Amino acid sequence: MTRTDDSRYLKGGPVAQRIIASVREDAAIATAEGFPPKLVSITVGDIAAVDVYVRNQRAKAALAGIGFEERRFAADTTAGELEAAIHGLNADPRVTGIIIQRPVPAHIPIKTLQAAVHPLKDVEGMHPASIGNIVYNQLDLAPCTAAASVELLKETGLELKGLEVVVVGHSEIVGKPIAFLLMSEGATVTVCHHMTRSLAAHARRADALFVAVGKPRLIKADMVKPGAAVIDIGINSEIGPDGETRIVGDVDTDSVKEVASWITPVPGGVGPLTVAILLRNTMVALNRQRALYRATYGVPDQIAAE
Ligand SMILES: NC(=O)C1=CN([C@@H]2O[C@H](COP(=O)(O)OP(=O)(O)OC[C@H]3O[C@@H](n4cnc5c(N)ncnc54)[C@H](OP(=O)(O)O)[C@@H]3O)[C@@H](O)[C@H]2O)C=CC1
Ligand SMILES: Nc1nc(=O)c2c([nH]1)NC[C@@H]1CN(c3ccc(C(=O)N[C@@H](CCC(=O)O)C(=O)O)cc3)C=[N+]21
Repeated sequence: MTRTDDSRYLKGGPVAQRIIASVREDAAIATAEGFPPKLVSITVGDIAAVDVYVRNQRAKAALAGIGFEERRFAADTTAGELEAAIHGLNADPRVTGIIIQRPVPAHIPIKTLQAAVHPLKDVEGMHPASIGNIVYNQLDLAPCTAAASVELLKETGLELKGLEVVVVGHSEIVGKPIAFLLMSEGATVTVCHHMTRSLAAHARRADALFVAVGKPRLIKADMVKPGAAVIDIGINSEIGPDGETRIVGDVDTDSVKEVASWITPVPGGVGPLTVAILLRNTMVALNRQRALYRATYGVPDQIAAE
């Protein structure tokens, strides 16, 4: 069976297309009403994984009718200069969304930058005031990769209530938000990290296994419960046997696919859906800004209805 026609593969492309089509409709309406969405990406330094992401953001934003601008900063830019740039974007009414590509160079505290983004323009939900929403079961705007991973699990049709889920990796942007989203859905969640004593023992209990670590082939077939759903979030570049650079995930896909009932391919799994969710979040953020304008200044139909 070839890679593409195997029904065990949970592909992100079709789900991403559905989301982008709906975002495109919302963006066209907002634009016609005088609120064109515009996303600004901030990149500091040169990182290959970020380049792939930004390239896809630009392409899909164009498809969806969302304005996109990339602001690139040299690796030696100071935190102060970056904060000033972010404040400028906050104050610019034409900019409706801001994303800070991670990682940033070590001398810049990422939390300071995330906190500088106005919460209404925070399309990733990484501002400390935004990330709390998912703790309060408010799930309409969540960190994109986490939301994409959970959305792909939903594609299996598995009942999330009571599902045994194991998340490997507990970063603020991927692992932790996945755990909170799944808790909101009623799953029983175990979170593993580098200090976990027996990763294999935990992983083997999972009906759904999420892996976001950044280590190729960390998860092997003997760590997966037969029939499980495996969501591989890793994006790692490595040199293949042919000498070409290729992208692989954190899961040893060839062996695990013989055990799992569902597995996300890399590339073609979580990645494309992450981009689509970012654009969906951009529209959620825009609509929140519009709601604030309405509440602050009033609009004729609201005033007439009072
Ligand atoms: N598809 C997509 O859209 C995206 C993909 N990614 C990819 O996902 C992966 C993870 O990204 P990110 O969360 O940002 O990475 P981080 O490096 O921030 O986090 C990695 C996590 O893995 C844990 N970890 C490290 N080694 C082990 C181990 N041997 N066993 C179990 N856990 C371990 C770390 O734990 P500890 O902190 O305790 O060391 C940490 O929680 C990367 O490959 C990245 O490229 C990231 C973002 C988006
Ligand atoms: N603040 C922040 N948020 C992120 O979510 C974030 C980030 N920083 N920094 C970089 C990582 C990496 N990341 C990717 C998302 C999609 C693809 C993607 O579209 N992948 C395609 C790649 C296809 C191709 O090669 O073009 C796929 O997997 O099929 C890749 C990588 C998001 N990240």
